Amino acid sequence: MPRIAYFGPQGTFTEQAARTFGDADLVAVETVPLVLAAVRSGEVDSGCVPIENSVGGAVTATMDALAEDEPLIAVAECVLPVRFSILVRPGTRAEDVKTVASHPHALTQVHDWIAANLPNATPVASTSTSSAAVLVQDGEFDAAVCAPVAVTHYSLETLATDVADVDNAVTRFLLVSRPTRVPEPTGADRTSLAVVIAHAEPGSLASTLSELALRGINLTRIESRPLRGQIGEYRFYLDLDGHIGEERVAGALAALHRNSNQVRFLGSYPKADQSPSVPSAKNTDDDYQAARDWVRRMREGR
Ligand SMILES: O=C(O)C(=O)C[C@]1(C(=O)O)C=C[C@@H](O)C=C1
Repeated sequence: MPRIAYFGPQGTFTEQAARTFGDADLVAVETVPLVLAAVRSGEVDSGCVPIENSVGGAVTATMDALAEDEPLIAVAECVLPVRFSILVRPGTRAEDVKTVASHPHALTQVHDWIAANLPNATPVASTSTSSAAVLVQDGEFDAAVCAPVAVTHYSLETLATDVADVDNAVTRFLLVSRPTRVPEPTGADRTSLAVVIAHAEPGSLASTLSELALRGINLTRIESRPLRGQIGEYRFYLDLDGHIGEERVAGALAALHRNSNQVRFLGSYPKADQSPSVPSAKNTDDDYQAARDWVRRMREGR
């Protein structure tokens, strides 16, 4: 059975995401960088980590850890709806709650609910939703904002459930592995990249994006993170509709490799929503093949 490390401890949303990737031995790991370290060292076959939330945005710990050290690639993704339970030690009433702990993304998603329902509580950041449950169990904080399933793992009770400021909030998770043959194109794929471009060169981001636009490739996400050196130096994370096995995507990646300071391929994998990645007119593999055949005929004088 494959071994999958996930951002734990037991009962996180990330554990629920890991369970969607099929039968596996699941290994709870304390932080996102440590999940990725376990994959890089070969201790596990793959790792499940959150990448973005529809309310709180990018999970920066994941983005930074994917761009550093030995390369890893995403081989699958999963999108889960996010609604929370508030867990407390048995007998705690809402008015007793002075501190409420959780992952910063979870706190962002229940900010208004806490203000309205736990008026005496100060929010406190923890490494994950379930690590907050552990801290409440240990008596360090009064309440934890958790995945509903967390109550089955800890000696706590549910003070409130189905808590969310924003209906339909979702988190996207990635299953990452050491570089391996990418999954075959399915016709509904996403490709992820991290690109470092010339910071001082006017138009360098525009020309990077032009390589995609020229080939009719839809950009589905762009984020930047500082390179941790000078102010003004960033790494750009791009998600594209399409698969490295398609001519248009392979052509764009090759152009970025020529023109950027650094490109890290972060995987081509099936999209969770299975929405088709349809090449625009004149950008199918057949169009590229026909164009190459024409160039060959011209070279050969045929
Ligand atoms: O702490 C967890 O339970 C996680 O899986 C992390 C995470 C996140 O990073 O966004 C996942 C989903 C929720 O939005 C809150 C926290």
